[in-house]
Amino acid sequence: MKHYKAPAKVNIFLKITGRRGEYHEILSRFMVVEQLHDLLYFFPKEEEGFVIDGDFACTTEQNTIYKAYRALLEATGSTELERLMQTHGIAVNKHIPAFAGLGGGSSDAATYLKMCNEVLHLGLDVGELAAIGAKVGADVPFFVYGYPSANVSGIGEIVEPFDEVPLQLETRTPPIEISTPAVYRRFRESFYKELSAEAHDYYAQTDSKTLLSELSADDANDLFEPALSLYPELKEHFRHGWFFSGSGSSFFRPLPPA
Ligand SMILES: C[C@](O)(CO)[C@H](O)COP(=O)(O)OP(=O)(O)OC[C@H]1O[C@@H](n2ccc(N)nc2=O)[C@H](O)[C@@H]1O
Ligand SMILES: Nc1ncnc2c1ncn2[C@@H]1O[C@H](COP(=O)(O)OP(=O)(O)OP(=O)(O)O)[C@@H](O)[C@H]1O
Repeated sequence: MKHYKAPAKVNIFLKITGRRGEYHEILSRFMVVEQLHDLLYFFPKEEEGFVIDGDFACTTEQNTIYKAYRALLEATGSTELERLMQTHGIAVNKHIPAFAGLGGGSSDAATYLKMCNEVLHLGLDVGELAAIGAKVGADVPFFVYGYPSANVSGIGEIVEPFDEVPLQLETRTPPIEISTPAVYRRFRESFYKELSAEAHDYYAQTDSKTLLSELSADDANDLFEPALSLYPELKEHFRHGWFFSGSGSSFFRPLPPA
């Protein structure tokens, strides 16, 4: 069976621009980390029920792939989809660390949606798939569109390609499991600020290589300080010249040109 890559991402920068109920509106540059990816494929099975075969720290019902299945079924009512998942399981070779700020679960969910759309000829366009993915998680639309680099805004549902050669990136993931909701909550309680209109264009229009040469890790990611205040042990893992991805725990830096 065909294997599908679910790449990781980093947030070159992540700035808060407002609030939307319990969520926060953001302006963030997402960049794919091609060399770090999960591998997904369908496999025939006899056993009943929705089967996900992979190394996960959660139940099937909590898995973003299962949530993507439910959202796709609700959106299409496809009996072919139901039949596919009765006769086949989904295998995931996990390589993206979880709780790492690298979008592991979101990328798996997006890849699963694209696999079903292709295998079942559902005929959904990328915008329709991204809207279904947005129901699973804020990072899913970026992975559905598949741009190597993009400016992501709204709460993650607005994805605009950014025209640049993606950087070769090195990632490092300290063994600290970070709760994304907790970091956003701490930001809101103790570190709240909004990106100014004049700074908005600098971030949105400057290429990633230049931004990383001009910004500190704190300036680049509004969630870094709240994450440090919640998980002080992170500080031991920070090195000058590295940047913080998403809500963590991963750091990344651009590799020098070969
Ligand atoms: C930190 C990032 O990963 C950066 O890419 C995303 O903003 C979060 O994406 P995610 O992990 O897919 O987030 P979700 O699973 O959708 O939401 C987890 C929790 O994070 C908080 N959350 C998430 C996204 C957002 N724009 N504002 C938020 O406040 C909410 O408390 C939400 O309940
Ligand atoms: N397919 C999946 N892959 C990894 N984690 C998953 C998956 N489905 C559900 N989870 C659960 O989601 C949580 C971590 O999700 P994920 O790996 O996307 O977080 P993350 O690395 O912090 O990504 P993000 O960049 O979105 O913050 C854990 O509780 C994990 O058990």
